[in-house]
Amino acid sequence: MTATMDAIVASGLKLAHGAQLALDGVDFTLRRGEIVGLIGPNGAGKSTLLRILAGVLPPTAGQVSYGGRSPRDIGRQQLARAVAWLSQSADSIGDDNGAMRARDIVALGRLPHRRAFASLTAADHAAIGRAMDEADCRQFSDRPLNGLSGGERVRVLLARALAVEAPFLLADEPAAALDPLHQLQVMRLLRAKARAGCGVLVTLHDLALASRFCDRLALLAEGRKLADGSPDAVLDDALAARAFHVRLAHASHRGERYATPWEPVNDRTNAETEGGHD
Ligand SMILES: Nc1ncnc2c1ncn2[C@@H]1O[C@H](COP(=O)(O)OP(=O)(O)OP(=O)(O)O)[C@@H](O)[C@H]1O
Repeated sequence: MTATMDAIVASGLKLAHGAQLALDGVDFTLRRGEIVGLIGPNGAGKSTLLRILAGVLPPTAGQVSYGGRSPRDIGRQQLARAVAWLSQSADSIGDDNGAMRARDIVALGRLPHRRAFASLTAADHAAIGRAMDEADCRQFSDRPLNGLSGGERVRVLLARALAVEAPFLLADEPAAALDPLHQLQVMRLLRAKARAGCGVLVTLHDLALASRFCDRLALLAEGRKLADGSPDAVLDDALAARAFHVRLAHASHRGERYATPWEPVNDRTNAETEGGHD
């Protein structure tokens, strides 16, 4: 059934926390085969949007459809098979699960494929092994999650999301706690997943990773979508100043373009560097 699920389409999403709107009328589409970077300042609504698309947070208003079907039509288990979600916080697994071995955490990614109380099949074991290799965390198999470093834990939780082998993967800041090598490995892996037909949505604060690895960027600020398009179009000077209050430096290396924050928009002390980098 998920093979026909070509896109997640959200329209008019609102999410209210009391009087405050975390999302205020957001339309968004994620298609299979693309990697989209969700960017925006702290509190913009990125995690909120991911949670709604993952089906773990119902919107206050608006709809999400999966291949044209509502979450109610699809059902909880099929939705969990179709959309894998990597939460921003390792705390989301709860204190009890923190004592579980890394391999058992990754095995949780196979739950949507299993009948209640059924044991893991050979296919489940193969998917778990593949996911742990892809996230480079097989070496932590027998260690409890709460005995791993922050970055190591993220790799285990990424493996849990990969083990679902879902047609859509939503990853909330998977690179934030990682060292440079693992940042590159994770971004290359996510791009490879997209090239293999997965729809990948990834929130990122690192604009260099976002601009280099994503096909498209969606920029949120104060619960609204300010822009949605190619990295070059979204990371333009006016939008970066409006959303992030920074000026960007744009560069390219070996034919790949990227942008990086350079200075606050009101920082006069670095005025001489403006436009001097490329
Ligand atoms: N449980 C909650 N109760 C009240 N407000 C909340 C709650 N969760 C989130 N918010 C608010 O909703 C807004 C959006 O939060 P969200 O976590 O989606 O932002 P974000 O873009 O992911 O931020 P960051 O980059 O800091 O992770 C913020 O203003 C936040 O303070």
